[in-house]
Amino acid sequence: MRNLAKVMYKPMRQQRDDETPEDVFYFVDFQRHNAEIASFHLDRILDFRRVPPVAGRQLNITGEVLHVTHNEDLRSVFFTSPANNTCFFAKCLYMCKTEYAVCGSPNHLEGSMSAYLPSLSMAPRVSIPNPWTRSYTFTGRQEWEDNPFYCDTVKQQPPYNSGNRLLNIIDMSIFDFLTGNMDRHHYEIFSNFGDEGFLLHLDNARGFGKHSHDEMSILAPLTQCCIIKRSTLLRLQLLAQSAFSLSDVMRESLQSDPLHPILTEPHISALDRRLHKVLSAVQQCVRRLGEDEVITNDFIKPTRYPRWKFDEAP
Ligand SMILES: Nc1ncnc2c1ncn2[C@@H]1O[C@H](COP(=O)(O)OP(=O)(O)OP(=O)(O)O)[C@@H](O)[C@H]1O
Ligand SMILES: [Mn+2]
Repeated sequence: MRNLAKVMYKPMRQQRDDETPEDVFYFVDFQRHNAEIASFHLDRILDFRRVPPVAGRQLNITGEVLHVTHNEDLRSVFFTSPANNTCFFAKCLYMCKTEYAVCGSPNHLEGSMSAYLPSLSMAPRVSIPNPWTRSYTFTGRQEWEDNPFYCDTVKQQPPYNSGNRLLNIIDMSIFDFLTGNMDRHHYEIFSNFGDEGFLLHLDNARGFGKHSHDEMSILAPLTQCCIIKRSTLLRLQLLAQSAFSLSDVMRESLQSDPLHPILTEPHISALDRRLHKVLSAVQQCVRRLGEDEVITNDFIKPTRYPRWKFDEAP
């Protein structure tokens, strides 16, 4: 880009009304550019604000990428298809052959553009395995899938034994449940704030694959730990009222994207249905353990103080 701004671009690979087929595992599912866009809007509506801004754009991949790049590696992945469309494929570990290329029509291609975070040297981040990660094999299972008391173990381990980290993981699981994203193997935090850094919700492209299915296992951190931030619960309760319904707010918010419509109606209305399932899960916990145990005030004082590296900067 002319002003040296950087974005993460994810090209369109499927139509808005294509559903993920029943036999496809979440880890080989397509990455959906519209899911990246919709997730940004949802994250903001939930008031998490942990997704860097994402907007949809039509790109001329020939004029705006191939013809202007000086990067030989990038040029080398472009080719012209038998139908005379400009296409490119990815250089990576898997799904990278020309069979998986994306093609313009003949040069135009929709995509999501995610504002790039400052470089790792300016704003260092660490990637941390999600305690509720899934197995990335056809047969594997993780401990949390079979052990209903898994959260008791997690709660004893730093950094989940103090501060807000576990509550933030639960926020993230609610966010992922609403979008149907099962692909949350890691999360990232800025390292300058020590254990109190907030979670970044990067990589939301595997959400919004199936509108008629609610994957309850994504909510495991909430249903197994039975705690939630008061602020999150209040926001969810607000969005469950008919005057402020999540689907209406999302529909209106998504209108502002240049590529709208971003989600089909069944995906938008699924959000209301899933929101009610989150609220019922909280209700069940409250019935079992009482409100004081379940609904937690935000900003629990950390037992260890964060390392405020910014204060030390010259
Ligand atoms: N907006 C962003 N700014 C800076 N870095 C980002 C941004 N979005 C993603 N990244 C970084 O790039 C990595 C890859 O992004 P992402 O996971 O969205 O793509 P992917 O195609 O799913 O890649 P992978 O197969 O590695 O998961 C992320 O783990 C993250 O570290
Ligand atoms: Mn990814």
